[in-house]
Amino acid sequence: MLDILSVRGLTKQYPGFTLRNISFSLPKGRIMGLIGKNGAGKTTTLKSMLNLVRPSSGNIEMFGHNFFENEEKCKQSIGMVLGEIDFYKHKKLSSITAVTKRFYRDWDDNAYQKYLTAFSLDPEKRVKELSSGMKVKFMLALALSHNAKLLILDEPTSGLDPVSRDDLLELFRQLVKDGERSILFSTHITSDLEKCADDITYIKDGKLLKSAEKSKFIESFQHLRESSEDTALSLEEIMIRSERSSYDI
Ligand SMILES: Nc1ncnc2c1ncn2[C@@H]1O[C@H](COP(=O)(O)OP(=O)(O)OP(=O)(O)O)[C@@H](O)[C@H]1O
Repeated sequence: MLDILSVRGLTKQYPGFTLRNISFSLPKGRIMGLIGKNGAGKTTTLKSMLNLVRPSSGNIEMFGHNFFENEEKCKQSIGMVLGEIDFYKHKKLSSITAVTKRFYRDWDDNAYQKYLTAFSLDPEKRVKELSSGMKVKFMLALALSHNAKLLILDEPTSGLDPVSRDDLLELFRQLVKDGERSILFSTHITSDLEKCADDITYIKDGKLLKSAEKSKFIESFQHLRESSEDTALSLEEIMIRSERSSYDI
């Protein structure tokens, strides 16, 4: 299977925190969930692999190209949702779209209109009039309207109600169905992963704990089960027990 993204030895040093030697690959047509507790380094991983913060070292291959040497070209094929759009809060959605679409050669107005309708977004509204879930949907509509082959999303479901979250996860599955796109998204919500991830990458204290296909990932943590337990540990239990073990004395 062809990798759409390959991260090798990604390291980022902040005063007081180091993201160390992160490596994983995301094949075409798959959804990868990036998990880890608060402060583990998920956002730092996403931002430094996109050079939004400068990594200390590491190599990123995207669509078969060295990302850092072909950044502008690669970014044409990436849709990213990293954080909120609060600094434009007095602007109408239509004005943000007008600026955004100029950046992309493959902007598709029909697709954009389709997502606005599907997400019930009114382009005449201003950012400050949107709920946090609506902001995520607007960012996604922008990200999806330029034929992106790789979506990189930082906690896209965290502000959403259970119904909108489920709709969004269903949309993610549809987006990868033709095998041409891949999605990498960070989340705290393990049920998101149960529903929609093919692969899971787990970061703990700035280090890679495991990156694998979901069933292999789950299997590899079953040693955390007590001898009296006869059902497999869920992803939530795996996270809780992996983090708890750091308090072992
Ligand atoms: N600009 C920065 N300068 C210094 N330290 C930073 C900076 N950005 C993040 N950090 C530190 O890097 C560490 C990892 O933060 P990061 O935002 O990557 O975690 P996360 O896994 O995304 O957490 P959360 O789930 O809470 O969003 C934290 O200790 C944070 O304080």
